[in-house]
Amino acid sequence: MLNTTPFDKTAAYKKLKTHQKSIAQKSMRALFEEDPDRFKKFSIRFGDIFLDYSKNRITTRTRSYLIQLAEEAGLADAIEQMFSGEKINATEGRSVLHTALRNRSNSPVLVDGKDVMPDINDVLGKMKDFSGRIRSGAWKGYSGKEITDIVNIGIGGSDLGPVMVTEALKAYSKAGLNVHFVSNVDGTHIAETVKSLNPETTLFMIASKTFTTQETMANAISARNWFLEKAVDSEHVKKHFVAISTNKSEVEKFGIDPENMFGFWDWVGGRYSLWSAIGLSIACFIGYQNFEQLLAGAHDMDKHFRTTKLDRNIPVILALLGVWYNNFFDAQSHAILPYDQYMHRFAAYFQQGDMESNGKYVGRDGQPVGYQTGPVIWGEPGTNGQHAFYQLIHQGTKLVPCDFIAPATSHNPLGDHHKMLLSNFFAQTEALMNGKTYEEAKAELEAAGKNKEEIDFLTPFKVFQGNKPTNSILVKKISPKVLGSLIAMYEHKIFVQGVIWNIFSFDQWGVELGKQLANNIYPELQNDWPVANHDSSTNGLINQYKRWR
Ligand SMILES: O=P(O)(O)OC[C@H]1O[C@H](O)[C@H](O)[C@@H](O)[C@@H]1O
Repeated sequence: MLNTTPFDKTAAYKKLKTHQKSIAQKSMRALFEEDPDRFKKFSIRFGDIFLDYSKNRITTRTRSYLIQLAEEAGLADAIEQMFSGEKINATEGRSVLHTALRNRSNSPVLVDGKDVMPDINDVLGKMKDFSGRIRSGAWKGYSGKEITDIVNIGIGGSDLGPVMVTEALKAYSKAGLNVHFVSNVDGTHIAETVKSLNPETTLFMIASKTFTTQETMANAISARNWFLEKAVDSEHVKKHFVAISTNKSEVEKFGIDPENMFGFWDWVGGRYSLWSAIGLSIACFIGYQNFEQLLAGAHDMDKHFRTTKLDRNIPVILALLGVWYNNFFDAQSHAILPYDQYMHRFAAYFQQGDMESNGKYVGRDGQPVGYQTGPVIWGEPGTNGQHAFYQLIHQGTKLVPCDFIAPATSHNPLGDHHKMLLSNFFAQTEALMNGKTYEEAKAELEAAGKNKEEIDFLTPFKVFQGNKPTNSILVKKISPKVLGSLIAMYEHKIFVQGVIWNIFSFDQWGVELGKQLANNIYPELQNDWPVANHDSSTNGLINQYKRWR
């Protein structure tokens, strides 16, 4: 999967560099005026998902050069390598097969010559059975009561996916069964979570791929202590603790019954693991059938991604647009703005998904890349963002490409709320594209009866340059299936960008150094002696902490 030509040395890159100069002078307003078919040319319908990418600073020529870029990067081969289980996570020597977890066709997927589908289906069967028993009340706690509260203890990929999905699909949840998530090693997180819970009706899911993550293990021990304060007998642990992990021996060491362990495999990346047993809290919360729909939606997107021509391929188009702004317009960030309150953790989820995947400066050849890689991902749900940071998107000095996501129908059709919400969704991308000229701003002030002095002073502040690129992703409804497709869409977008930038998207060495140093410092905090072995800043801070604690 190695690129032969570095990204910035490809023929397409050179073409795009020159082409960008002509596009930079063009306004999207003019592009829309020139071409009545623009919307048609730059939009794709995929089932209940509609992508409009016409409000971008592109022409059909831009698109064809970008596609050439993907071709020169060997994208078609790279896609096949991923789906067929080649060890594309080279620095960890692993396949990357979150697509197999949702392979509803059940066609064999081989890792080291062995089909992984039977194991996947076994675990899914176990999840179905377990979630069914929790939801029906057949699974009883130590005192014979039904489970009312699930606490998932995990961090990073073992937390963010389940948090995001259970929030996004809350409308599908069962009354009387709550989910909670504890991730931070800050004792406040677990303490505040268990405060209102009853150990007799609480089930803990200890979710950790490695089962060695400091935060998760510390929280799991505190959870067990809290539980045993009331339950007393450690025999009761097996009715209230399950483990989700790839590491059986550590799970056993912790004292969780192997019967209560849900496995997954090293070819599932943490940030791609919600489709695996890590999704157990999701299956319990929304029901196994809905969990299956989530998988089905992702599988549909997988098929689209694998088989559709690049110029009609949604993840590819989104990835190429991202590359266009990141590498040719110097955009530093990318905003994900869902106009759906249930989706309020979606951007946070893809902060890990994207930034842990593509926040890398070393190319696959081991050399520093000579260009920008992954953007800073951020965002909040509309309309909250509008009243907070949209000022900068509209009138700031930074270019922020945005994805606007909205459902056509709401799970809570209350009065006119949804029409108001969607009028904002439509208006914002229109405003960002069109802007407001000096003449328009001036005419408005005149119409408002301002005097000449006021008009001369105020007009410049009321001008919107426009030409701000956005994608609009309109979906029929945020259903499990649509959400599954949307998540897979972004996963594949990230993959495509990694291929183009020639980096390894599936490792995360950048999180290790901080962990290593924290492990060195932790024992130093066990006594009151001043430390002197770090730089003066770190010494000073540690010693100040010791004086204050
Ligand atoms: O699931 P775990 O093994 O506990 O890992 C949890 C998380 O921690 C690591 O440091 C990585 O940054 C994440 O990719 C991972 O999801």
